[in-house]
Amino acid sequence: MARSVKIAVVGSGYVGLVAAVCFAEIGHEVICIDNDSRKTEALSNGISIIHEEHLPELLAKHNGHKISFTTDLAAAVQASEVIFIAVGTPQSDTGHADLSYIEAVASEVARSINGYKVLVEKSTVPVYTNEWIRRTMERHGVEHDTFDVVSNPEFLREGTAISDFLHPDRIVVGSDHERAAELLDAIYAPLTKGDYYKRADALPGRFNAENLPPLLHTSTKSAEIIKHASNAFLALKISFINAVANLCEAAEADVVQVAQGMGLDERIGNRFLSPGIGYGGSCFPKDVAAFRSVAEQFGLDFGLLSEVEKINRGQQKRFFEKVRSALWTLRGKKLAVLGLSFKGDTDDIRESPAIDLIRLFLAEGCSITAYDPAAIDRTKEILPASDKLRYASDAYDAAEGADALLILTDWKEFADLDLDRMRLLLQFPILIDGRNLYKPSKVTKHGFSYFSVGRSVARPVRTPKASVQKLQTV
Ligand SMILES: NC(=O)C1=CN([C@@H]2O[C@H](COP(=O)(O)OP(=O)(O)OC[C@H]3O[C@@H](n4cnc5c(N)ncnc54)[C@H](O)[C@@H]3O)[C@@H](O)[C@H]2O)C=CC1
Ligand SMILES: O=C(O)[C@H]1O[C@H](OP(=O)(O)OP(=O)(O)OC[C@H]2O[C@@H](n3ccc(=O)[nH]c3=O)[C@H](O)[C@@H]2O)[C@H](O)[C@@H](O)[C@@H]1O
Repeated sequence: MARSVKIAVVGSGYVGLVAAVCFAEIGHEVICIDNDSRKTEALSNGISIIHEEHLPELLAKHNGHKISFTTDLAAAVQASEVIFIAVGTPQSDTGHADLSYIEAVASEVARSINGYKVLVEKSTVPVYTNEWIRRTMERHGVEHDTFDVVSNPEFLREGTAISDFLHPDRIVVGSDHERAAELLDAIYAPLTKGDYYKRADALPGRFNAENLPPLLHTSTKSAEIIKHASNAFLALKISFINAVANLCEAAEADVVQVAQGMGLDERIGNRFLSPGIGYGGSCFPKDVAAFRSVAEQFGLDFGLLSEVEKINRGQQKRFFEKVRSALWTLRGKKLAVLGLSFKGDTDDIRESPAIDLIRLFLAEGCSITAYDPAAIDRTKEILPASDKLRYASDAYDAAEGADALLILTDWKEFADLDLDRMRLLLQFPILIDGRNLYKPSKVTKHGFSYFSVGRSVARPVRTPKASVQKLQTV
């Protein structure tokens, strides 16, 4: 029988909150700490502060029993055996990761420590961060044998975070000390030994009592690099297919067919081969920059990553020009925008390409009516409504009287629009899809001109006048 471990999770953002709730779900006692009391109060009252599938149910199930929320880090540290650090590691002005939040937590832990503790890097951090945490602890007078630092990077995606956490492709435990590694093994045992999947209330997914997720033991430094290298590789895959998409447009080929043909090769795989308006979010942009910066610190030029970034920036610009070429001029045009979040199924707008594009269109003199199923409130905080920017109540409300309909985020509901209704609402039947959510033949059947990514412009089939006459005379 797996044992229950007393866990503190510092940071109740996307990763901290999901990790905390999932640790409670697999049987541990969790205290989740945040220095933002608005978050801890909301969470204590059972309010799920982010849009994430399964989170409200799990929060309701464990709140006040297996999980509690507080701003008191010292008390939480003293009550716990393992402290997961899940605070932000944003990009600094020069590209490298800003580790000041991590340092602040390490210092606070050092001041409160009352026995052997394992500090776990859950945040994404550059290689050698474990060493800096160790030095910070020792600088504060903590004896080296009263703590260990472990790297346990998180690979969840927003939108499927709970399911990713409970059915992980892999769990990586980077530790240079057996005692610490054993504690981490105990924490993940319900998953790696399968007890969790045997439970009737387990979240269904790819693993079950017979088929279990792998746990990989590595050195601490290797684990730190695994996380950066994984995100950089995924970003590279996206930039690669975006570059191929641009070639397909020029050569009048179809990138969806090309990606399908490439992805059937198991060595390549079919995931993360969707071209679009460039990757965004709080992680890929900053992690690619941070990884490049890590290489620089070691005197290495990881120029490949600069190309990944360059292609990504170019992809947004291309989409902007695509809209311009579809509408001839932009000043005074009314655009209906579907999607604000950086991808579907989340309310996260950090580094969202949709928001960047809206800013570009507004600067060009367009007026915009935007709709998103979850991200409008967050967007209003940085882009308040104005005479040029209105937030709509649904996709059809956004489309009313617009010169063109733009899809910027891959929400499922945007792939299933009533195109006949849309056509009647829009001023002109023009659909410019930055996420390739439709088959061109389907859209044109409904009378739309369809602009997408990596595929030729598709126009509605019109019966030429001459053939109409011919038909009438037959
Ligand atoms: N968002 C994601 O999908 C993923 C993020 N990561 C990594 O996890 C880390 C956290 O990311 P997010 O959860 O998105 O960040 P976030 O910004 O949503 O959350 C961080 C939280 O930490 C709190 N915090 C900051 N300093 C604190 C302190 N001294 N004491 C207590 N709380 C403090 C903040 O108030 C905030 O609520 C980053 O390193 C990120 O790269 C890793 C995998 C997935
Ligand atoms: O470190 C992190 O924070 C996380 O970063 C990403 O997860 P996430 O940012 O939630 O979202 P993704 O699904 O990876 O999408 C990132 C961006 O790439 C774009 N994307 C994704 C896939 C694709 O084929 N094409 C594409 O343009 C998305 O639209 C989005 O803007 C990784 O997928 C996670 O494994 C990782 O844990």
